[in-house]
Amino acid sequence: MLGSLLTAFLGFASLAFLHLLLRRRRREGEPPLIKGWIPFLGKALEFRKDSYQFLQRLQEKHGDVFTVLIAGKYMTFVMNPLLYPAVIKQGKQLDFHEFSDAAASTTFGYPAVRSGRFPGMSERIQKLFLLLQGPALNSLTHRMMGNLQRVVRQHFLSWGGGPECDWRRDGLYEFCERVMFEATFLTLYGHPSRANTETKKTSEEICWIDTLRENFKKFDAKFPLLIARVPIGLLGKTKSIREELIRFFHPCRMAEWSSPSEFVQMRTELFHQYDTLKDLDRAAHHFAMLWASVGNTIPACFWCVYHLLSDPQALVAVKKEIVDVVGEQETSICNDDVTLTREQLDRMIYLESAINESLRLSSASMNIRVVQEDFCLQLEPQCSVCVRKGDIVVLHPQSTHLDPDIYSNPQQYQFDRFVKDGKEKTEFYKGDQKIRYYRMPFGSGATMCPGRFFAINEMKQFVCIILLMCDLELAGDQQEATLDTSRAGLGILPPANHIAFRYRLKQHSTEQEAEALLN
Ligand code: HEM
Repeated sequence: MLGSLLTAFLGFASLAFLHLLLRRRRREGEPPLIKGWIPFLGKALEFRKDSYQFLQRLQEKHGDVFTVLIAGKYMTFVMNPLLYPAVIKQGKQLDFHEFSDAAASTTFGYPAVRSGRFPGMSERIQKLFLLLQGPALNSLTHRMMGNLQRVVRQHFLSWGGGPECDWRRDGLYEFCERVMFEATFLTLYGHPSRANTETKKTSEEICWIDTLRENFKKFDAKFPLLIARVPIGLLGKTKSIREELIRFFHPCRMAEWSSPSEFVQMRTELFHQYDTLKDLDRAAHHFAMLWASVGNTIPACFWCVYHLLSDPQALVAVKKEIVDVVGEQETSICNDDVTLTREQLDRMIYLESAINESLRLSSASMNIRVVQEDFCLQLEPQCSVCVRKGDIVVLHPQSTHLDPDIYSNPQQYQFDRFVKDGKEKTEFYKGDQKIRYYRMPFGSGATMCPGRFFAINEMKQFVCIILLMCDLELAGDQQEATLDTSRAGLGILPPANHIAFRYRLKQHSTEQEAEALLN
């Protein structure tokens, strides 16, 4: 007991000392530097607990731009969306990849792409992101549609075939996680053959996807600490779990997988062209992409469905839109696959608005940019702030998403907030000034999430499939879902509490359909 108190004291004392060492004199033109009574540790803990509230308080006290020394880094926060364009257009001096490359390589365990050992690789990786968009998205959408239906059907089968129209109970998050994890994996990486996906040879068949998902969840639980550069060796079994996840994507195994997406095929070919990458480094890149593709989409699907099920008016409107687009005759999807084209998905304006509204309420990502040289950032004609090389400039979209000047009743879910006159609403104002960046769950500028179109399509497809196939209800007598703010800064926040729901095959399914499904 005494020992741990002493360790805690020494730890705190050394952090406070480090903070004093790092503190620097303010120069002319630099934003106010926030100092506190317990400067380093106190601020870092407060920030981690609820960064939104913490930053709101600082904004009220110090204005729209201020600098905080967090975890040894000077971070300048720009809190007013009217100032965002001035930051976003400085893509060269305020760089995303210096931060993302360093953070991703330590988190996922591959050598930094921009370390000089892989000439041209960073640019070529960026180019391949185009295979998540444009014409390539048609094929991804088609594959995802088939996989979603297969996975949901399989899900019904896995219950052991009780009466087909019985209600089944589950956690809503767990349901979204199981379906989206598997369907997204199959869509991007293809089908691993059975022989090389069983982790151990046992008499019972081990379901590779369950093992992969369980390991992924354990790794993801430590993700905030890894991104904060806590050494993986201090995080219990995380290192061996990460090794197992990486080994899953070993090139020898992946060579056996059938029909990977063009995106994954081209990445595999690209990594092969670099001898300086070891096989396990290549595998770690594939694992990182798995995280990018499901880490945010799963919680986003949860919030979208949760809000729809909590709001009867929204549910009716969205269901009606889906049936109008898909066509009544095609809603019996237990037998045949429904095809939904990109063009049809684009017509679902209310569903898109409902998704965007869920993202507005649950997104807590920060846009982090590393300053490449000392310079003064011109924010407004009369206002510039000076920053130094190596500092970080941060945009905080959550403050915009919850700003009552932009969104009336910002904490309230309003499924049609982004619809006007039957079209997507794109005009939002702060006071009397129109704002360009009013919704930023996918980041900003040239480095905006390259998977955003795929992600929105996936979410639409997920909602369409489950609403067409199932009746769903939230369990009564439970607390409303709240956000788990401990992951603030990293993307879409998961729920903090368990949410129970029940579902069954749609009642209007004919007996033959149910039979076909279960046979
Ligand atoms: C709701 C789902 C998603 C959200 C909210 C989301 C959000 C983000 C954000 C905020 C960034 C950082 C951008 C910046 O700071 O400017 C990002 C980057 C990225 N996202 Fe997503 N994302 C989602 C889904 C996806 C999917 C489905 C994929 C791939 C299939 C993907 C692949 C990536 C990649 C590869 C990057 C790094 C880009 C780079 O290095 O330039 N994301 N995402």
